[in-house]
Amino acid sequence: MVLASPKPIRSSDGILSTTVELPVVDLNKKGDRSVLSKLIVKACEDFGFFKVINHGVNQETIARMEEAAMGFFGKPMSQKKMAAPVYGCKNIGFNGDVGEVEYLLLNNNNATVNSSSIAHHISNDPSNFRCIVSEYTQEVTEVACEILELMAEGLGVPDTSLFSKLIRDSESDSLLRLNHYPPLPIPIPPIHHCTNDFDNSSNNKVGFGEHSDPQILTILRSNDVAGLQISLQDGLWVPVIPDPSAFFVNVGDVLEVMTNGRFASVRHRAMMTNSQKSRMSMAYFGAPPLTARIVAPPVLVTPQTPSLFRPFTWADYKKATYSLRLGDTRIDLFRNRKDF
Ligand SMILES: C=C1C[C@]23C[C@@]1(O)CC[C@H]2[C@@]12CC[C@H](O)[C@@](C)(C(=O)O1)[C@H]2[C@@H]3C(=O)O
Ligand SMILES: O=C(O)CCC(=O)C(=O)O
Ligand SMILES: [Fe+2]
Repeated sequence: MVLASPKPIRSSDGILSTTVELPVVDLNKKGDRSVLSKLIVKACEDFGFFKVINHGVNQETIARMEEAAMGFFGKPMSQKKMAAPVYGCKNIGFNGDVGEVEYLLLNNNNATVNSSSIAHHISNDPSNFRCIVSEYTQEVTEVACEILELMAEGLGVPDTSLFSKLIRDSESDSLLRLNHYPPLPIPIPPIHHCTNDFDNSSNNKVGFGEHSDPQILTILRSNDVAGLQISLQDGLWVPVIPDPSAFFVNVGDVLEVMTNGRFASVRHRAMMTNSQKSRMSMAYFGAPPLTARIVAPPVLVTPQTPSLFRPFTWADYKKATYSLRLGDTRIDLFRNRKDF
């Protein structure tokens, strides 16, 4: 893992971003497992984010999922709207957040896709669509569990399945989100302006605004169109170079709590830049069952590192999440008072 020092860059819209070499984890590397687990722990402490190569998920499974999603997003708007509330366009959540994105938000247990009234608005072949979603989520869940077990090992947590068993649980509240960002119209340069003066800031739109993911772990795969950015602790934005053959993994709020703040739940966003091609991302959010109690294991709570958060259930956290805006730092609601 190579971590270069950040070099701030000011873009045409005045936003500071930076180039940093982000951590890369090779899951297929034969060798000392403890080296791999330490690498993952370091990436989660430094960034809450890393790229996974050789993840083992069949590229055909990924291609089938992408094709099925594109098949849906290619339908006329009047038809897509019939798949609401699983389908959403521009509105994110229920509290006024908007972005240049349309999406399908599917429950892990397939309750929504299984409901035939919605499924036949998603695909002409609902049972095939169900199969594709289930195959993709099963394979990605396995990768997420492997990563969560490596994390537990690297942290010295005695029960190495402490995190993974939450998302393996049949009652897990995990989600699959298929995001489609249509291409931005090519800007027409204003007359009388030389090309160098041309300000393309209006062509940099927010696809999916800044936020952290509330769950345990997110496994994100996108096509080859750029857009994902992560925020460093000092507020600088790092563009993530797309790699369709890889997964991008980010720590969610629940994992920050369960590691007693050792891992950072990374803030990220998707920006739409000049592209003639649309961007597609598929985000798997590994979540616990609603009744699961979210608390750090004793090994991570010591007199030197006292408990930062009070215990709560995933249902409590989800309720708080949905009562707030996308960019709100909901984790603070559960912080022990002395830490403010
Ligand atoms: C504005 C909102 C959308 C969101 C629920 C929330 O009230 C705040 C968190 C949002 C988020 C971000 C990560 C995931 O995409 C998501 C599914 C989640 O669990 O939390 C979304 C929620 C959503 O779109 O429903
Ligand atoms: O599209 C992306 O790359 C990011 C999407 C995202 O952050 C989300 O769906 O929560
Ligand atoms: Fe996200």
